[in-house]
Amino acid sequence: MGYFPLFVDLKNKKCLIVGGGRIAYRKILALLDFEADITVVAPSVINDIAILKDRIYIQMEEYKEKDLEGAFLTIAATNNSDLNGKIASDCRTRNILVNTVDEIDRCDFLFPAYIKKGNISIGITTSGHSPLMAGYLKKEISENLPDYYEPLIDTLGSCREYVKNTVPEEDKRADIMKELVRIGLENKGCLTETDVQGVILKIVEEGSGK
Ligand SMILES: C[C@@]1(CC(=O)O)C2=NC(=C\c3[nH]c(c(CCC(=O)O)c3CC(=O)O)Cc3[nH]c(c(CC(=O)O)c3CCC(=O)O)/C=C3\N/C(=C\2)[C@@H](CCC(=O)O)[C@]3(C)CC(=O)O)/[C@H]1CCC(=O)O
Ligand SMILES: NC(=O)c1ccc[n+]([C@@H]2O[C@H](COP(=O)([O-])OP(=O)(O)OC[C@H]3O[C@@H](n4cnc5c(N)ncnc54)[C@H](O)[C@@H]3O)[C@@H](O)[C@H]2O)c1
Repeated sequence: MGYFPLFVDLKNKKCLIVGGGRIAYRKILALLDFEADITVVAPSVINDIAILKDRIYIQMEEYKEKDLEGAFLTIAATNNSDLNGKIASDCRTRNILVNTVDEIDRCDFLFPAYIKKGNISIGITTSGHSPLMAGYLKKEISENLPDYYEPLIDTLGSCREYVKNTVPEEDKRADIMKELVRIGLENKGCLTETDVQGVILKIVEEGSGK
């Protein structure tokens, strides 16, 4: 089996983290990167978590089933395996997605090693076989990702909006975008207004037999 890389919008969605140790902290940092609304429940938290108090809710209490109310997803990140198991089954009863940090069989989803550069998100998993290799792959991919990809993707996003609004035929829009990506890559990220207008004109006219 493998894990499907679903890209989820976490902005302002309640993510509950039970446990306040080093592993919970790593998960919090990842979720903060994607603007989640984070609640931590634990009788004690490490200082790195405590200093995030202006950005996350911290409930200094033991876990209760009631804490799951309104959660979009939950992470069972305590050092008590039985408790993590109970949190996972409480979530399953309530149809809440759960990640359990000490038992892959009790995870609905895994945390990836990820690269986030502007609108680019790359997630890597080894399906639990070697988290260290996932981190190694992340480093390798990141080092080989040209810096101009990020701004080029932003430019292509604006061009795409423009093309969607001005060219009615879907097949032509796809041909135009293909050509813009080709030029953008060839020119190492540089794509001018003249390039865009030139490509649109050429492809629209080709189809009309001019
Ligand atoms: C990717 C990353 C994301 C993150 O944590 O945010 C992540 N683990 C990372 C690091 C890491 N984790 C561990 C080590 C020590 C070395 C080692 O064990 O290899 C290191 C290395 C380090 O700390 O540097 C130990 C470990 N991990 C898990 C268990 C429990 C178990 O296996 O049962 C144990 C205790 C094992 C034991 O008891 O010995 C379980 C999981 N860890 C996952 C994710 C999920 C599968 C991901 C995948 O394989 O694709 C999964 C299944 C669940 C989950 O946590 O979502 C992050 C790298 C981020 C980066 O580099 O960017
Ligand atoms: N998934 C991973 O990447 C990964 C990596 C290494 C270790 N682990 C696993 O993660 C577990 C947690 O590691 P850690 O270093 O963060 O542990 P830790 O001991 O530093 O922290 C445990 C936290 O759980 C909290 N806790 C205990 N009982 C609780 C309760 N009843 N309700 C709420 N919170 C409670 C504690 O207050 C503490 O904040 C380890 O036991 C290990 O099995 C996972």
